[in-house]
Amino acid sequence: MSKQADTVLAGRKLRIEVPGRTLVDELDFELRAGEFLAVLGQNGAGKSLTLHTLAGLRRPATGTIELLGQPLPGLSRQTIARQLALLPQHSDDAFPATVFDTVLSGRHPHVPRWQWESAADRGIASDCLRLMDLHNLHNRDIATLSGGERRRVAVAQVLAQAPDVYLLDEPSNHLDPQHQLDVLNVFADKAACGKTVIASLHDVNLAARYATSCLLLFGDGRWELGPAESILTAAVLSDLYATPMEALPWHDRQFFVAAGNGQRR
Ligand SMILES: Nc1ncnc2c1ncn2[C@@H]1O[C@H](COP(=O)(O)OP(=O)(O)OP(=O)(O)O)[C@@H](O)[C@H]1O
Repeated sequence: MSKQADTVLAGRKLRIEVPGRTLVDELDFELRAGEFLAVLGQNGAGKSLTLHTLAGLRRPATGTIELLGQPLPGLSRQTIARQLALLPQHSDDAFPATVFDTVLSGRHPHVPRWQWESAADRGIASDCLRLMDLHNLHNRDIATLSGGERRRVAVAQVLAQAPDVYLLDEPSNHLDPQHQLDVLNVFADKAACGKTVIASLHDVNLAARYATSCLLLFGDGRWELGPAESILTAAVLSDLYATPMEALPWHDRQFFVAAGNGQRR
């Protein structure tokens, strides 16, 4: 198989802008099956806009994106939704719905037009509920959930979509330590099974633990991309977050802490 065919998601010379500011300039990357890319950067560095751009929800100022070898703008929304899922940073609930129906809606890209979800679709949704420790909340109205429960419903919905590429905007938002590990373990398993995972994370230690590679966004157009074990250093992270970061030995790896007194550099 050619190198090109192995690439699941690629960005070429991508520039991501908002009025008056270039957030990401000339971004080039190729991601293959089995990779788990963490996107790191300060608040406002452009992590969410980068994920939305890769999902085709926003056009890059320049550059191209290819999903499974096809230019993204040439693909229908349904084709994209079968191959790529976006977990947004927040879930807006415009209408009342149960936990189960919300997770089941993740199957919509796979349901033929004018048909209802099949027994197989309902079984997949039930499995995803169980995976996210939500089986006891099956019939609950999503409006009554806690922040962490609602987050796990959103994760279960994305899992039910069963794409090749998962774009996750701060998947550990609202979650207690156990559920953070549960969620990241599930996506690490997805990567191990040949899916591709891209996750923006604020916890650099979760990135160090789970990511195979990291994309660092500096918010002024600059970016760095490389293997997690070599790119995550105290010096690079101090520059990225504009605050002193220190590395402490922890088991067989390093643990990073913000070591400053809160004053800006
Ligand atoms: N439509 C817009 N007009 C002007 N600026 C915008 C617009 N949309 C987003 N921005 C700005 O672009 C920057 C990047 O936003 P983005 O949501 O990608 O940041 P982020 O890295 O995900 O931040 P956080 O860690 O806070 O979630 C922010 O400074 C934001 O205010």
